[in-house]
Amino acid sequence: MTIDHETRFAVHPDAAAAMGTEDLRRHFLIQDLFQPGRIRLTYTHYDRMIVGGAVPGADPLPLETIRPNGTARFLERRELVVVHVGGGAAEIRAGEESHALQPRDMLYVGMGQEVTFRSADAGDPARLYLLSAPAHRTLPTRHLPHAAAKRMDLGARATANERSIFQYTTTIETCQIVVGMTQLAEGSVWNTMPAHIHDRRMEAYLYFDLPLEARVFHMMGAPHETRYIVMANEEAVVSPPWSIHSGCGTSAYAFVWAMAGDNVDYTDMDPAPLKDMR
Ligand SMILES: O=C[C@H](O)[C@@H](O)CC(=O)C(=O)O
Ligand SMILES: [Zn+2]
Repeated sequence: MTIDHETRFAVHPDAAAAMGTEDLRRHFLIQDLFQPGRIRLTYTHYDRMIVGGAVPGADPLPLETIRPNGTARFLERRELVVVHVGGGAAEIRAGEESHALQPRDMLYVGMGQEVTFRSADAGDPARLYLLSAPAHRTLPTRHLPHAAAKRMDLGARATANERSIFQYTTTIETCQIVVGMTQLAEGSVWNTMPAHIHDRRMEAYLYFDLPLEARVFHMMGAPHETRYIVMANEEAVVSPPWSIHSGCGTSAYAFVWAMAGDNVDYTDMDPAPLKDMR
């Protein structure tokens, strides 16, 4: 087996408010996603979103089913999103098709497909970020080159939050997953502040392209009861539906954000005004 997996259960906001640093990290932080020659998955009980990483080396990595899915094939009742976050090009086989992914490209794979990951050059393996949620119908598998994403520039240098949001699922239809990435401009360090929540959708962040020594202080918690988790490059964090999700880095960075839940409306957010935050 080339797949490792672990389970994360859903946490009540009152329980999270009572947690110290180690408990917060154990429940919400996901480390070591990218291990050479392996697929590493975290099965969460937040909308049953699976968050993971694949790093194919000399041998192709098939996405075989895991026990928590309870199905004979991994995507039997699920959809998959793959985002290339580093290393050389990847070749991803989905059913009869093969897709070449460059860094920051996204591949959507519809329910029912068999998937195998390969690196174009085993000497420069691709690091592939994986997201999978339950699906209710098969939608076409689609490759979205990064340049084809819908771009939104927002924030300002004066508030250290100048950034570009790239939406990946505006032209690509999905059942549940809403995904994209955000790039901070040089000198800007804050994402998603003022913050928001969206009870109908969970969210996961993967911070990447962060210098080795740098850290992101990732804010979480109910707006009136915030906490933070100190995160390094290529670590992910789960945001429960009741939690804000925002971060401040010691330098600029990028992150992949992804949601699953009751709707696929990116704009459906409830603001968490700063004056109410504690
Ligand atoms: O629900 C949407 C998400 O939290 C992110 O898209 C926010 C984000 O990337 C940003 O403001 O920088
Ligand atoms: Zn959000």
